[in-house]
Formats: sequence, structure tokens, C-alpha cells
Amino acid sequence: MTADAVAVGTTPVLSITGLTIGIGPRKAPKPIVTGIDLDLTPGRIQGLAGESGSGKTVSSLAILGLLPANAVVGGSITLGGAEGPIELIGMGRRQLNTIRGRRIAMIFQDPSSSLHPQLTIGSQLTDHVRTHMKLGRAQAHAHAIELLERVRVPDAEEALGRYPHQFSGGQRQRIAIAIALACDPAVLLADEPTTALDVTVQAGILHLLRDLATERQLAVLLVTHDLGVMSAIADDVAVMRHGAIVEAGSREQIFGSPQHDYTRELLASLPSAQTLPAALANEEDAR
Ligand SMILES: Nc1ncnc2c1ncn2[C@@H]1O[C@H](COP(=O)(O)OP(=O)(O)OP(=O)(O)O)[C@@H](O)[C@H]1O
Repeated sequence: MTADAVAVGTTPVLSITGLTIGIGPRKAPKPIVTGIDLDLTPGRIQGLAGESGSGKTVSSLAILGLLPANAVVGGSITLGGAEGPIELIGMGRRQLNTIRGRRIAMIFQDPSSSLHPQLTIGSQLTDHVRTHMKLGRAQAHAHAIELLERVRVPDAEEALGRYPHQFSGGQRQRIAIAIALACDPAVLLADEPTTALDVTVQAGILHLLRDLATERQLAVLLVTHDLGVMSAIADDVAVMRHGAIVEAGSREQIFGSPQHDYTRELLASLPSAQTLPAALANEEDAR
């Protein structure tokens, strides 16, 4: 368990309060996110759903201070930890660099964006852990094997010597997850982690994220426009529209008795909400 994971049960490790984001000229930025509240809790997957352009990605990028330079951010994002909560909004680049990858990690739709095409998986994993965790060569090698085994990449030791293009898309996403988990972060931000994968491969990655959240007490923010993905693994769901959260609740509440018209529209318009859970069930049978 990490130092950050002192908060157990329902105590959030990351709290977003009144987050606003505008992008554009400082005096008149275009409002993109207009005040959202979200809590991420150890061991739970918080889904953030909504149509394209609703502000899901910019909200998650704000957590890591990765918005463009012309973004104006307001509100509060606090990260809990052994030394008390720290405010991420307005934090300097150097301090943010000590948090990115170590206490809050991120995976993206395209795993290749997290992987260097000309370096072996082994050098990417070991470089990462040696830089961040100050491990020696042998320890870093052993940790890299353990990480690949944790994300269920077969023949982990042999896999270390291969290049990203020698793996399938699903395996590349598993490797990107291994790199994200290398420093035992408290929070994982996953932005459309399975959108580029076919539905049966999606199911394996979603199971992995579910298991990791529970086993590692990771607090996961799952950003996706796909309510099928959401219904498969999220514990809690927030639905965004035009930069605001229109409805939030447990997965059972949102899928069982949606209150907002927009949530009902989204549920009605997404056939994958039916197909993905079936693929997940098949994958579960196969395990
Ligand atoms: N760098 C930027 N400059 C200007 N506007 C931006 C920038 N990045 C995002 N936006 C705008 O912010 C809004 C929200 O974008 P965001 O990427 O967060 O949407 P999203 O909900 O994640 O959509 P998708 O599911 O398509 O990724 C969009 O209108 C987008 O055009």
C-alpha cells in the first residue's frame, strides 16, 4: 500500500471541487468546464461519461496540470496523502513533475502514445522505475518482470526484450498500464483506455483495470463516451454535458433509474451498452 493510500473506505484520495476551465485569451477564455465536483476513492472506479466535446478529457488533464498554456483553471483539486492534502491547481511545474507518474498516473486511448517505438519494453520499464524509484539495475529488472506479470503479459522476461510493434494493441495497452503502475500510484486516470480495441480485447483490459483497482486500492477515473464500458466496470458514474455534470450516482442508480433526460438519451442511443457486458461475461467464462 502506498503512503497515499492512507485514506481507506470512502475517504477520497483526490477531490475535485468547483473545477472551471476556460481556454483562450486570458481576458475572455471560452468556457469549457463550468464547475464540476468529483471524488476519487481508493479501490473504486469513478466513471466520467458524456458525448464528444463535453469536457471529459480536459477535466482529467487538469488534474495533472497538462492543459494548454492558454487555459484558465479555477476551483480546487486536492490530493490526499500521509502529509495531508495538497492543492494541485496552481502548483509549479517542478512539484507537479514529482506527482505525475508517481502518485497520479495516466493511460490514454492510444497506448503507443505512452510507448517509445524504438526502445524495448524492458528499457522503457526499467528506465522509468530507475528514474522514479531510484532502484539499481537488477532490482529494476525484477520489478519490470513483476509489473508485466501483474498486467498479465505472457512470458514476461522474454517480453522485456521486444519492441512495442511486436505486441498486439491489447498487449500494448497492458504494457502502458504496467508503466503507469510502476511507481505504485494512488490514482490512475484512464482516458478511453479501450476505445481503440475490439470488443473482446476490451473486455480483458476492463477486467484488468477492475482487478487492479481492487487489489492495489487504486482510485481510478475512467473517462469514456461508451456507456457499455462504463456499465461493465465503474462503481460510480458522473454524466457530463456542455462542461457540467448533469447527473452522478452509483452505477446501479445511473443505469437502473436515470433521473436526467440527457442520461436517458445516452443510454438509449448506445447499443454497446448491451453488447459489451455480454463480451465481458464470455471473457469471464473463459478465465
Ligand atoms: N487545446 C484546446 N484549445 C481549444 N479548445 C479546446 C482544446 N482542447 C479541448 N478544447 C475544447 O474543449 C471542449 C471539450 O473537449 P474534451 O476533449 O474535453 O471533450 P471530451 O468530452 O473528452 O470529448 P471526446 O470524447 O471527443 O474526447 C471541446 O469543445 C474542445 O474543442
